[in-house]
Amino acid sequence: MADRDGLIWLDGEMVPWREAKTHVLTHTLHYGLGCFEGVRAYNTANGPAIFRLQEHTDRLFRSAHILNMKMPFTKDDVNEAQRAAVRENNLDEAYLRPMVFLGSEGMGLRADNLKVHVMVAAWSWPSYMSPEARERGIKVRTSSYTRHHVNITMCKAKANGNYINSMLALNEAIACGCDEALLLDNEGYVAEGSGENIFILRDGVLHTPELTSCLEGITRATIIEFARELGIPVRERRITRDEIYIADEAFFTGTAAEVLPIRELDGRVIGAGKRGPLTEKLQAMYFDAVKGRSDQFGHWLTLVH
Ligand SMILES: Cc1[nH+]cc(COP(=O)(O)O)c(CN[C@@H](CCC(=O)O)C(=O)O)c1O
Repeated sequence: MADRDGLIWLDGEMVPWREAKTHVLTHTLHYGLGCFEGVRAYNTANGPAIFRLQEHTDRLFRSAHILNMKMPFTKDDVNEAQRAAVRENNLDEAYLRPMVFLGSEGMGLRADNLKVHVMVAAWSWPSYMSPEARERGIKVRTSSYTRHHVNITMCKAKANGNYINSMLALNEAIACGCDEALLLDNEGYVAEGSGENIFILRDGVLHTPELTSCLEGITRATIIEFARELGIPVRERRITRDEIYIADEAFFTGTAAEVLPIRELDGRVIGAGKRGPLTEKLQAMYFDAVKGRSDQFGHWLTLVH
């Protein structure tokens, strides 16, 4: 990722991609206390536009607040930085990575003179998984790793260090021939994927885990809005892994993953073993919204130019 042409927004300046570096004694590099966002820009008839930019920036600031990191820029600064990162790199579609991190002014857990840095990178990242996964669905395995207890780390913060748990779970799933991991909370209830929220459909009702050990996903909120539009009830509640086995449909949601059907969990085929009809409908609504084909949700798009 480091050796490419382009520009990265770092602490208020656009710097050449290869020069956007940090010292090896950067505090966040050692202790993982930092926060970030995953945001997408899509090409629309009016040019590239960022989907739900304000919601992502709001969450970035909430994450920083939870982690007691004093943001050195305003929300408008960070919104403009994200627009600039897409625009200055001449991208029509992009994945954006804003990140807030602590500098190298001190080391040790007691360091209290650390500078808060903010960066935004944008690059082309068309598909989180193989393109055919959108239709065929993916194979998922319940992880042997447990999702964070709500008082072990802060689950409402999209914190860098939280992703050790995600990567251990995902790598284990991949090593077992699956595409993604499903993490349970410390009481054994379904939490989320390594980088996604999860929904199941059963007898015409959508169910998704309540917001305890899972991230307050923006795509999750989008799907709940779509379901409301379709008149489909949504229940946010505790879900057990075997409820997914017997679901009619199941899918992950996330900025990177978008709306990703789950065809199998732990060797149990879910529904027809492929993308279900409601998943397909919600996926189509999602792509209409992100690509500016939906007047109703046009307010969720921020043009880059
Ligand atoms: C743990 C987790 N849970 C749920 C979500 C869905 O949140 P939202 O994007 O607001 O709908 C994400 C986003 N995962 C981001 C990082 C992925 C990565 O590989 O890095 C993303 O989707 O951009 C998570 O990381």
